[in-house]
Amino acid sequence: MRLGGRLSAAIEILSDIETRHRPVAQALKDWGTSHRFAGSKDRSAIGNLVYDALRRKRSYAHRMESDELNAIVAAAAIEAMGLDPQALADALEGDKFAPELPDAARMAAFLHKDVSDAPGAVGADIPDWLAPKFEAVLGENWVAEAAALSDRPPLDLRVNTLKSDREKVLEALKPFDATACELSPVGIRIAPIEADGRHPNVQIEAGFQKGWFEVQDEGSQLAALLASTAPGMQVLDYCAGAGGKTLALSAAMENSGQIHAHDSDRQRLAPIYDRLKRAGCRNVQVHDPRDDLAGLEGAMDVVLVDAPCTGTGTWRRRPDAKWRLSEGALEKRLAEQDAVLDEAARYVKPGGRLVYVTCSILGEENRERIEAFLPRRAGFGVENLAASFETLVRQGEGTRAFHVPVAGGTALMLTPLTSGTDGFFVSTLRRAG
Ligand SMILES: C[S@@+](CC[C@H](N)C(=O)[O-])C[C@H]1O[C@@H](n2cnc3c(N)ncnc32)[C@H](O)[C@@H]1O
Repeated sequence: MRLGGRLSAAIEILSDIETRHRPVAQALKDWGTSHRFAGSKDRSAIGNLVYDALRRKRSYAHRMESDELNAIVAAAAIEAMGLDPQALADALEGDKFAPELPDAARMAAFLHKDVSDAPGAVGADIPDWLAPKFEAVLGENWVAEAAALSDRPPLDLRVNTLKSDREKVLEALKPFDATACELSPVGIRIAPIEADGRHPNVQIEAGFQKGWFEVQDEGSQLAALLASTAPGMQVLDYCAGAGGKTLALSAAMENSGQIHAHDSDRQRLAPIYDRLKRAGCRNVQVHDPRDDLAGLEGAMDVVLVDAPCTGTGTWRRRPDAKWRLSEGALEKRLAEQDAVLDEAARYVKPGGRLVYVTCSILGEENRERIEAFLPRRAGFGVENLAASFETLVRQGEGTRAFHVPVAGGTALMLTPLTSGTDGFFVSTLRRAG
């Protein structure tokens, strides 16, 4: 396909997402199925245009002075794909598959226009209703913090220390310029994709098949690390889902003690069995949602609640979600978070810890849920996680996480701009002994 065809395809897919409210991954997949002639390079170029357009559609519209999809896609081609406006106009000349784009003068003006004269939500590339919430939680740098949620993300991997070590995996992934993560001691990073490139499919690598590493954002790795599980402990992963954190906990516990993996949704839990096998985890017992967990009540050293949430911290990877999020959906998540905290708390033994994690940065889903939980359930106190972060994770200079005061303790919030990770919130609560 020539450039014109790729741009037209991106516009068609974005229109499909907008009019039929379809998730981006599904819309791209369906387009690929009905356009089998498109090669893998075409698909990755089109995918990048679609994702970049979704990430920055408000600021692009402002700078292009048009919110038409063809203007947004032209902006993505110029900025994210690094195409010069004149070269773009020339490349489309005489291409019958090319869409009609803004004229060359408009596209050239786009490059020199910024968002300094626009409302904060435009520069932040978020819906208006979320702006006050972002400002409340991120402070005076909130626009830059939010805008970093629209950057292209890196591909992060977690080394499975049950089967390998970081040096060995780095060596195996040398062709992809993999480097050690700055914060996670078991993290490896492959830089964000450039222009119309794509990330390697690391899951076909021999190392992945042998269970040496998993795909997991560095923030998610840190959340599991901050749970401070140790060999020999009894742990309940109450919202285990496909097991991303379960696997990390199992490695941190060196396959000793016991992890009970539970989720209310059998379908979400299903992939965990294969993943555990590949990773060589032998200390995990997976519980069917119908299983009675009464025997675990008051007996767990650590209960991890990786709560269902809006996922605002993962918008770099799922940019369509930010435009779909509604106040109603947020309210629903808050109710689920309260319910899941209440259910999970009863498994914590006296002196044990309840670890609350979300991949959201909204105060309502984070600090406010803990503050609402404490009066409902006497005997829990918020720990100082900032201190654990410094001892478990940080050895370098500078602030790499937000310290969030919560009821006399400190929780942590990670963001792409401050921490270089997806957005995460972690708070640990100790039950009185
Ligand atoms: C953020 S996801 C978990 C991701 C997983 N821990 C990982 O690291 O891959 C949240 C999970 O909570 C589950 N969930 C929602 N409500 C629940 C409840 N009341 N009890 C248990 N699990 C619940 C959802 O099915 C979903 O799998």
